[in-house]
Amino acid sequence: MNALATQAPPSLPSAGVIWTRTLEAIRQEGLHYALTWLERMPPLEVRENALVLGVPDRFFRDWVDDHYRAMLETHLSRLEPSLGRVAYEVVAGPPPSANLPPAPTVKVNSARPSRLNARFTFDTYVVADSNQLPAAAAQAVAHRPGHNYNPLYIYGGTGLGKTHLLQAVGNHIWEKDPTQRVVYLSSEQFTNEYVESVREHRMTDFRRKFREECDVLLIDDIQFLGKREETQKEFFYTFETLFSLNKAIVLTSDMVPAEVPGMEDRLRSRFAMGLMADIREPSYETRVAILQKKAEQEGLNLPDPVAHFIARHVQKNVRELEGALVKLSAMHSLTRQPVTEEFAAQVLRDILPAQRAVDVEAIQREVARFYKLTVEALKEDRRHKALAHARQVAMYLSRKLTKSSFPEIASRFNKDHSTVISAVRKMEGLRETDPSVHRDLSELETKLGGM
Ligand SMILES: Nc1ncnc2c1ncn2[C@@H]1O[C@H](COP(=O)(O)OP(=O)(O)OP(=O)(O)O)[C@@H](O)[C@H]1O
Repeated sequence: MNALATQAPPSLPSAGVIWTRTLEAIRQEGLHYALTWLERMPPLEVRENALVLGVPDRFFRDWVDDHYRAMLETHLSRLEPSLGRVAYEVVAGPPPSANLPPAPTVKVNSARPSRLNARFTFDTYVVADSNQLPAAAAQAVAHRPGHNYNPLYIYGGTGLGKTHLLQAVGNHIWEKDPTQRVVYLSSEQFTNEYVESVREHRMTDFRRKFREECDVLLIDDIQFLGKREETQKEFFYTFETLFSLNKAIVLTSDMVPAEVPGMEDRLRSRFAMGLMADIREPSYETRVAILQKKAEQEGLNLPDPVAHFIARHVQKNVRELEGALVKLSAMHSLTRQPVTEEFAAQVLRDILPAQRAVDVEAIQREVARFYKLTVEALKEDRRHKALAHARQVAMYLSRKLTKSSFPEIASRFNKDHSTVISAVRKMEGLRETDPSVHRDLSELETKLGGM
């Protein structure tokens, strides 16, 4: 390598030395394809905080600048913190070798990138309190890949929508610009491809696929990389290369990086470098909203009370909610029976959690706790407004959740049965018209585990 003119400040090594070290670092990462371009640029000088490199023409300069500037500048500033930039000068010299690989033509991928499911889009994703941050961050990445939140690390429990969001990023980017090379796979698939490439001596192809022919890397379930030392090493260099080229990286996992067993520290710290966002379990309201949106997509008319019924009973994750809805929809189209709470209870009995037997005493205890009263106060003859409301709630729930008759319930509250009948009617009305009453009743029903 020829240093044509080198005027580094005294504290800096010469342009030639700096360039040789930079190329060496790139070589160690296995980026041989990049080197075939970079090695044709002589180091000219160090000017201010830039290393000036010679290029044969403007086309060459633009190609290198587009593809390798970010990576070069990362390496440079790592080797010489005072040097953060590269600059170019067109110099007369031997024409680039005939062996120089042609600038790859950018292919338009008319087919959706492999493994991406067209169903997983932002349009079909319900955003709510439990997933607001990851959803907003994923949208930001999809709009400006590589510039916003890089890497984005989405974590959370099973069936909560991590894969959906990850694929929505890929689908959005590809739909907007099919020249973008989106690579989506799980960390297990990454491991398998790596192992196969090593076995079949195809590492150059492997590296080209993940480092050079990839604009957006989406890896699902990154936690499985934890126990794969060799694959982790390869992934680290893949990550470094893409990151330095400002390529977008989005990862999902069921735990935070610090908790992934066997994950190297350098990877953990890189995962935490961008934005980490968790998806939590959906709240009651979110479960209802998801059910309603999914029913709409399925063309199923889902009455509100049935959506609330399912949301009360299926609490763990969205996958189970979806399973319940699919089953309900299938049975409805087979039997043509109206979709009511009773129909849902019957169709879903094997997937709903076993019902606890609820009796009037249990309801009185739960309602008293909910309104911070004593059970005795519920049974007293006082007409204080808050007390009367709590008592009516307890009577309504007793009628709804137990098989007790009006007189039986009345006797447990030391009242007559017409008081219970009017309390039940009043609550039925309020449940329809007053959202706060509706919320309280649903919460109490969930706590009581009743139908
Ligand atoms: N907020 C949401 N809006 C709409 N659908 C959702 C939402 N969250 C999850 N889903 C749906 O729930 C199902 C499970 O989601 P997904 O496969 O993305 O979960 P996951 O978190 O990746 O789970 P795992 O860790 O088990 O792979 C999918 O069909 C997905 O479409």
